[in-house]
Amino acid sequence: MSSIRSDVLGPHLNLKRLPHGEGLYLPGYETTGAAGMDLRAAVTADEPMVLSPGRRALVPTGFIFEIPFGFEAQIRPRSGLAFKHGITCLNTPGTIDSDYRGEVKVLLINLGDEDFVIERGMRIAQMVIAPVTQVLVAEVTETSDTARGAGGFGSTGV
Ligand SMILES: O=c1ccn([C@H]2C[C@H](O)[C@@H](COP(=O)(O)OP(=O)(O)OP(=O)(O)O)O2)c(=O)[nH]1
Ligand SMILES: [Mg+2]
Repeated sequence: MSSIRSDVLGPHLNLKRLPHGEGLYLPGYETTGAAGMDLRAAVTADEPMVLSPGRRALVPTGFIFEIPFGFEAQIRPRSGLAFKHGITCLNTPGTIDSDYRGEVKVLLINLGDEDFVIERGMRIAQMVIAPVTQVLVAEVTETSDTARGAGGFGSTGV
């Protein structure tokens, strides 16, 4: 799949393809109800990236995303890669700010026990667009009482 769909209701996402993203599929929803669009590795075709066990790498996607104001993009691991190879996103969920105009990159880490070869066009992670709220910050001397109070970290039991 990964073609442009016109039946998705939601805000518009502009993408700018970078020279090293030439020829890659556009990120897209793989199924009708997918939450995330898969991101592909824009590594060089004749020089795949090898991620040894315990190592991490920033993998280019080949695109700049213009996330609409009021939204963010979250970069999340693909469960298949995590289950089969121990490949995950180190900073999950990675946060893409709506005002970021650099290339989106995916910070992968190999928690498996074998080398993992990242080839050009491989779907390495997924990106979820989510609404965010910015709040007005105000310093106060007292906060409201609640039943929970300061209880946390297992205070309600198992
Ligand atoms: O997985 C990621 C995470 C971040 N970014 C880009 C987009 C994001 O808007 C920017 C900053 O990310 P973040 O705020 O998480 O990093 P920081 O360490 O706080 O850097 P900065 O000081 O630039 O905000 O880096 C990515 O491309 N991929
Ligand atoms: Mg930051």
